[in-house]
Amino acid sequence: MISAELLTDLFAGASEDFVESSAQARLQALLDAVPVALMEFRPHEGRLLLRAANAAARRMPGLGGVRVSGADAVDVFDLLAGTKLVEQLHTVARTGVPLECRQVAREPGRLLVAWDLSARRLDNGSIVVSVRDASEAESLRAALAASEHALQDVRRELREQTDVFNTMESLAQTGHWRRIEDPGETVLLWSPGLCDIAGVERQEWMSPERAVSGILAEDRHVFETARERGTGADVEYRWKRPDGEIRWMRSRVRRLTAKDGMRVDMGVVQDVTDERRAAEQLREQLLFIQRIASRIPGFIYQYRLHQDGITSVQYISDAVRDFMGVEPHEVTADHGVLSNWVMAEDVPALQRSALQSVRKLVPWQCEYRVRMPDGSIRWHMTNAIPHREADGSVISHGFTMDITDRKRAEQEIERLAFYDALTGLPNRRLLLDRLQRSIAACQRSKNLGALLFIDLDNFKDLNDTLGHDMGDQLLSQVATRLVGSVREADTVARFGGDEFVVMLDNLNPELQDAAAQAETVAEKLLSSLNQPFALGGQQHYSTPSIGITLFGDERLSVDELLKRADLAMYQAKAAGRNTQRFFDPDMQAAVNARSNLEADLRQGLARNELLVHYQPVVDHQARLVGAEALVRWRHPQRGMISPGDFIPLAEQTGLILPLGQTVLETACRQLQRWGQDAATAHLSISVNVSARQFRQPGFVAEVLDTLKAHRAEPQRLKLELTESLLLGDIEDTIVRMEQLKAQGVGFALDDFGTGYSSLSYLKRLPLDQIKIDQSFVRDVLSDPNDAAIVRTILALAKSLDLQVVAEGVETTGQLGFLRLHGCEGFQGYLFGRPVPVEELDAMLDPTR
Ligand SMILES: Nc1nc2c(ncn2[C@@H]2O[C@@H]3COP(=O)(O)O[C@H]4[C@@H](O)[C@H](n5cnc6c(=O)[nH]c(N)nc65)O[C@@H]4COP(=O)(O)O[C@H]3[C@H]2O)c(=O)[nH]1
Repeated sequence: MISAELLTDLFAGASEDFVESSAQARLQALLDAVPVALMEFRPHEGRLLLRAANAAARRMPGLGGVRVSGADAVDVFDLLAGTKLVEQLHTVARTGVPLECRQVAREPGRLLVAWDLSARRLDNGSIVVSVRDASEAESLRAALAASEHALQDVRRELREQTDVFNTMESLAQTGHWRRIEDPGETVLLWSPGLCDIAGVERQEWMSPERAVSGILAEDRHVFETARERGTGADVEYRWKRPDGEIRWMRSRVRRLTAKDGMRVDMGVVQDVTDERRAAEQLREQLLFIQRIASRIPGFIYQYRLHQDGITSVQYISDAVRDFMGVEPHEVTADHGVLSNWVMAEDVPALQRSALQSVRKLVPWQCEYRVRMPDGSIRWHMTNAIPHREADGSVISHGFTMDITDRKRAEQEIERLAFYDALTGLPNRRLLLDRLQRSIAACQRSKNLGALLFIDLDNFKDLNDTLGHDMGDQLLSQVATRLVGSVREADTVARFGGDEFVVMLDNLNPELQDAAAQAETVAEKLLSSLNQPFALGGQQHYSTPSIGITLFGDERLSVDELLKRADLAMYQAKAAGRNTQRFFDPDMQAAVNARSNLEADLRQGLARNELLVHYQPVVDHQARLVGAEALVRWRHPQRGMISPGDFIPLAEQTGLILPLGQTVLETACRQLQRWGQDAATAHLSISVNVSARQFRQPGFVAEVLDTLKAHRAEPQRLKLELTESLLLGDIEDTIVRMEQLKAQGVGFALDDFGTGYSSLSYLKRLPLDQIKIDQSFVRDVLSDPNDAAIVRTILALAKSLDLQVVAEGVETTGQLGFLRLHGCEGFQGYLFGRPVPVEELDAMLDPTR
């Protein structure tokens, strides 16, 4: 390597004027052989002018104007125009202080030149500048600088990430450690997070002894075992911080063994003190709840309605075992087991109210009965408050307690408050309450009700003569009889002293009918109380006076009603006691009339005032085939009374039984007579039989006996039944009909089409005939509906193979229509009204 000084000296020689030209040429050759660019500049009038340059300088790229002798240094170094190089060269020329520097010229993305440049002043005042190409070294340097830079970036990023990691660790109250065991050396590294949770100053290197010094002695084996196993399983141990505080740590350790025998243990540690405290608190709270729950008189539970609509009991306290005889785990597995013990009739309300509470998020309260394993019945009351959870399900927390004692007390209070102690009947207060409700119910249903005020006649005398004990006995027996004389739905109350009130509900909406119903009950009560009472071994007679008023037709207060019934009762007393009176005079008159009619009918029956008229029944050729027996009452004062005016009363009073029997006997007698004559032997008689008559025990035998007694042919007797019979016990009806049918008695279904015609029954009844009701026949020509009904009945009868008799045929037009549609039996004014038998016989044989 040629030093800068040597080069300068060479130049100094070459530039000496005294150097001979051959030597100069040799020198030039020598300089040209030097691989370093050399140039000599001479200061001249403030400029540096090129005096000489060797071959390397001329070849050197980037040295502009170096081939031009006398070129200005500014032009030679034009690539470095932006630098202070030329200025520095002037300084060298001026001061003689040598210059060593690197000059670099770049353009964006490209290195133009990189030179190691030196300059020295010669004795003659010139300066020699040597330039060496340093582009390779410069590229290397730049690459080095760039990689250095990149490294710094990586380091910074790493530092930042480490900071982030450390912050995270410390936020999560976690830390980690690594223990590297090289044969002969053990290194233990702790993360800042670990130092923080351990309560020690942050330090990376930790002595293995100190690392475990904080673990409580009794827990240390836990940690050591985990480290030795290195499986990553969770372990927990206590750590005592330098300040004395004890913290719970949860740790996992994993052991890695490298090939070269190096062993690395890595562990993560988490401070779980808060978590454990929370769990501990939860445990304590649960224990607290359990302790409380075991002491309260009931059981608590948590009930959830899941989003899919399924319900489950998630918690139920142990007390459920004592309260319902089921184990808590049985309930949480299937809460249906609870319902098994609830009384069946209380289950629907219980389930309905529970669901309603969780669906509508309203507090739940429900009382229900439970059948205990020993068979006893207990009352429970449950309360729960529901609230919606974040997941949409609804949770209900509730409490159930036994309220049997409370219920009993309530019942006892109610009994004392609302019932009479002596008779056990509702007292005045309860009666007023029920009456109030009944009035409201009547307004809605339009039915009527009745209030019967009953006062025992001469009770005071009994009390005074026989003593209060006897009086009490009588009152108790009266109460029993009253209760036994009315329906269960009716109320019998003791109003005070010897006064009782009977309240009847749901009577007929028609005033007259309701009055008749009330009167019937009053009569029943009278006759029941008229029976002798047994008091202290003695027979005692007591009579009541009954005042009646109806309610529901007008808005009257409870007080007003009671006043009316009371007034009516005084009227009954005034009328001689042991009787009943209505408050309303019209009603009383109607009831009286009815009673009179009943008495008259009873007498009329005894005096044979009841007659039977016969209405002809003809066939399609108007030939007489029989007659319907229709009862008439020839009243001594009122003249002939039609059955519509007394048959309903006869049915209500039971007089229909002797009446029906009279008609039957008359009809059988007539049949027997007709049977004697060939001209009339074919005639049959239809007899109306009411439902009550048909149902009475012994009816079948009675009919057969009557037929037999009068030697009448059963085949000539036809019993007319109404559709109301189908409302009762249909099986019993069929049996009775079949028994009679077996003896030849025929059956007709009367008023067909007006009642509860049921085709299925129609098929089952052993009928021979149906009678089309006169209401259809009447308008058969003017009302298309009636015409359609008649046609349908005829078609139906045909398909069931039943004879048909059309009732109420008055015109030939009606007859024509009926015949056209296949009717073959007729009855009505067109053929004859109901008449005494003599008139009918005369019709048969005008000669008679
Ligand atoms: N407008 C009009 N009416 C006609 C015509 N043809 C007959 N009638 C009347 O229609 C009724 C037919 O009797 P019912 O439907 O069994 O209806 C009977 C029957 O249900 C009942 N009844 C009559 N007698 C007895 C009886 O002895 N026992 C029972 N249980 N009920 C009877 O009383 C009801 C009424 O009997 P009556 O007043 O005799 O009325 C009879 C009869 O006189 C007519 O062309 N035009």
